[in-house]
Amino acid sequence: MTKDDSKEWDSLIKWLEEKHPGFERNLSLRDVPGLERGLVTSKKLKKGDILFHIPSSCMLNPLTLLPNSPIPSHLFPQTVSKSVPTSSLTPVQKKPRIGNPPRKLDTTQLLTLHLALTKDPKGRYKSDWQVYIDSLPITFRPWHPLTWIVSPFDKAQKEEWVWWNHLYTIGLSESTKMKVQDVKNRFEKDYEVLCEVLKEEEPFKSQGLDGIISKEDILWAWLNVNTRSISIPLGLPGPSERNNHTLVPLMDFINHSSNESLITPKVKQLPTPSSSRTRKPSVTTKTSTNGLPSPPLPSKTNGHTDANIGLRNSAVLLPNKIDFQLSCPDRGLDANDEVLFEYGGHSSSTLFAEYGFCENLSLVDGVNADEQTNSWLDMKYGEVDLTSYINELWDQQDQEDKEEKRQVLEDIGCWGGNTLHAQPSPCHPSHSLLMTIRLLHLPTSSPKLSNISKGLITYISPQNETSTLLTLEGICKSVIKEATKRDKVLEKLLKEEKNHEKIGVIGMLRAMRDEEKVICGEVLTRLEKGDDFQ
Ligand SMILES: C[S@@+](CC[C@H](N)C(=O)[O-])C[C@H]1O[C@@H](n2cnc3c(N)ncnc32)[C@H](O)[C@@H]1O
Repeated sequence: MTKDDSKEWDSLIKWLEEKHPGFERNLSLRDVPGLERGLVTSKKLKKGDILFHIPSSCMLNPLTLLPNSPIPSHLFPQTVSKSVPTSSLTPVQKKPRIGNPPRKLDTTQLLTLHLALTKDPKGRYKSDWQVYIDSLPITFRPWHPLTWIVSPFDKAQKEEWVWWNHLYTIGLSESTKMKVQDVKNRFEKDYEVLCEVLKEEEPFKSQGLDGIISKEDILWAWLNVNTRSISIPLGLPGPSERNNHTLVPLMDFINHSSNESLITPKVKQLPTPSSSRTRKPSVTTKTSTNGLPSPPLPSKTNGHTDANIGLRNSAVLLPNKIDFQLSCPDRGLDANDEVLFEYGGHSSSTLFAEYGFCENLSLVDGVNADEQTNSWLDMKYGEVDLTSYINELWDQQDQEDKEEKRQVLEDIGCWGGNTLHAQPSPCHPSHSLLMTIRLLHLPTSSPKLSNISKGLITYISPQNETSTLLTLEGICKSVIKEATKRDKVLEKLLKEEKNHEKIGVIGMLRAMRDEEKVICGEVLTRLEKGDDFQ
């Protein structure tokens, strides 16, 4: 962030205190130049003390937006449950697209549109959440990797963008590039839908908003939604990761950590007190097997944060009537301790592609090589994704063979998980990766495929196992070789660089290179020792 954020923060707190009964906090903004903006405790706190209480009324999602939104209500995603209160059901109005089903936006698209509309230069779309919106990052250029592959419209920004685009080409592993491309595909699809909405739906059509709200506005809005929203059951139909999430003022100032000794909150979802409306399980929202409300979504959530929330209430909470409360962990907290939570079980490359940062740092002063290596081996979600290497092997297979084997891998839930993991220690290939390489070495139409697909066998033959481990060894060596090559280029770039932001990002890319080298190096050592990878 490039501005002093204290003014926006003060306005946000005032807005929450004045307009949202129930709001409470013992947290303050940490806005120190050179440090990531985050939340710290305002005073010493003991076990169970409230860090903050966020009322549902201030959250930004389709249910809270609907009553007063200038966005036509027929575009809102619809709740499925009949027992959700009528006030939160989307009244289905006119169906503007003759011959086509009525257009509906999902939550990601709707929130993106809501934020982007606030960029209308004529100010026709002032939001009830404007104070909150003013506290959001003003731009994601240049630090978010999605912006490295979406060219800016503004000519003045183009020259600078070329540097970042080049960094994308030379500085990222193929698997990280695949993840950033995946983010880009999601963005471009949503962008296309929103362009159609601005072009074809009233009142946007008459106002010519299609030519006024720029791609840059939509990119800014989309990245805010994708890096800051929290998964929460809203009672909206699937796909849940596209629909059941919300922007939560203040909570979205919390940074991520996967280090359990640093993770702060005990997060609770509570019924909004003024309504005190909870329901008996079974009638309303999707319930999990224990009768509790569905917890926030599993970790890979298209960029939405899973706040690792433990639910404590025995009754099912109404969507739109769920407050968030964070309380102090058992160990207590000193004044000015940073509050952190885990965004989900994400690897470094996923965190980087989705959120634009990497947790562990490379080349930290005062940290020796062994400590550096161990810091990667201890990472809860330390991972190397080998998909790009495995894809090359698939490309060498005959199409029919490939399809048959893919089906078998899907049957046993092993399609696509081509990863090495640091934890649980020692470093190891995932079962999916081993099964994939085993099948790649299986002759076409092998009679063994049927038993593998039924889950009856996993080990194929000594010969197949030897080939599998040799392939794994070859891939690990290639990863290390490519990471070393990439690093030479990054090192050269670093020597020439004076800009702090660029130096910081190059540091992250070098950190991800270290992770690849350390994890692949450990797997190679284990292969040389003849360790068993069952
Ligand atoms: C939900 S916001 C957290 C608040 C954010 N720092 C801000 O200034 O508003 C998520 C963003 O915070 C940053 N972030 C979160 N955790 C981080 C970490 N451990 N290290 C560096 N940046 C982090 C990333 O830029 C990410 O996209």
